[in-house]
Amino acid sequence: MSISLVVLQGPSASGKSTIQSRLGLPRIVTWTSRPPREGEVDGTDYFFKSRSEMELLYEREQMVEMTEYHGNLYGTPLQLIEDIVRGGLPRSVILDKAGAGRLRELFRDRTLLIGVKSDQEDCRRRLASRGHSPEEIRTRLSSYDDEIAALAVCDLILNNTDGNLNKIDLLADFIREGLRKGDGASLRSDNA
Ligand SMILES: Nc1nc2c(ncn2[C@@H]2O[C@H](COP(=O)(O)OP(=O)(O)O)[C@@H](O)[C@H]2O)c(=O)[nH]1
Ligand SMILES: Nc1ncnc2c1ncn2[C@@H]1O[C@H](COP(=O)(O)OP(=O)(O)O)[C@@H](O)[C@H]1O
Repeated sequence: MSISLVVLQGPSASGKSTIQSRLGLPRIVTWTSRPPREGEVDGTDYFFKSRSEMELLYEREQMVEMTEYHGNLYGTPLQLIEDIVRGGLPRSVILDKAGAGRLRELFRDRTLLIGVKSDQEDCRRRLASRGHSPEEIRTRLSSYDDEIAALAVCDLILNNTDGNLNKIDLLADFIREGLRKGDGASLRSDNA
């Protein structure tokens, strides 16, 4: 069975978006009720929606999954995964552990679940340079231990400490090659 969906999961600022762009697969852009950060573009980073729009879609059973993460809603509209159901190129998506679990339930062995891990201090520094307030940094890091523990179910864990991006690029090539051959499901490794 070939891989249709690559899910990236990990704590805030562990490097999920960085690795997603280095993987170079078509991305699924999910919905969120959180306000855009400086430089984020609607439709590229997320579809930025109101809470009520998201809740309405959920009530209409048009959301595959929806989760609340530190006070904001995040969700995957059904429509966005229709291409996966139809087949075609594998796609990547960034989800928290609840969303990752749900999509894995749906797509089973067609899912490659990649955990992204970084030292807490690296995450803290990156959050600060991304301009988050000390309170926001504290909130986001309050779930760090749980999010690291949740990576235990992943097929593969990438250790994205500062200065490790050259190794990440090598591993991204390796993963892409595996997906191309259609045997991504057999990739099991940890570069920690
Ligand atoms: N379940 C679910 N989680 C999502 C979705 N989109 C993003 N997330 C997760 O929401 C969390 C917060 O994302 P974000 O506010 O962009 O913060 P970041 O992780 O610091 O970049 C991350 O753990 C994402 O993986 C989604 O559609 N569904
Ligand atoms: N290996 C790394 N070394 C140095 N900086 C990194 C590394 N990985 C990510 N970053 C930086 O850390 C910040 C958070 O990364 P990002 O990919 O947005 O994390 P996430 O999507 O998990 O929140 C970004 O500014 C990014 O450029």
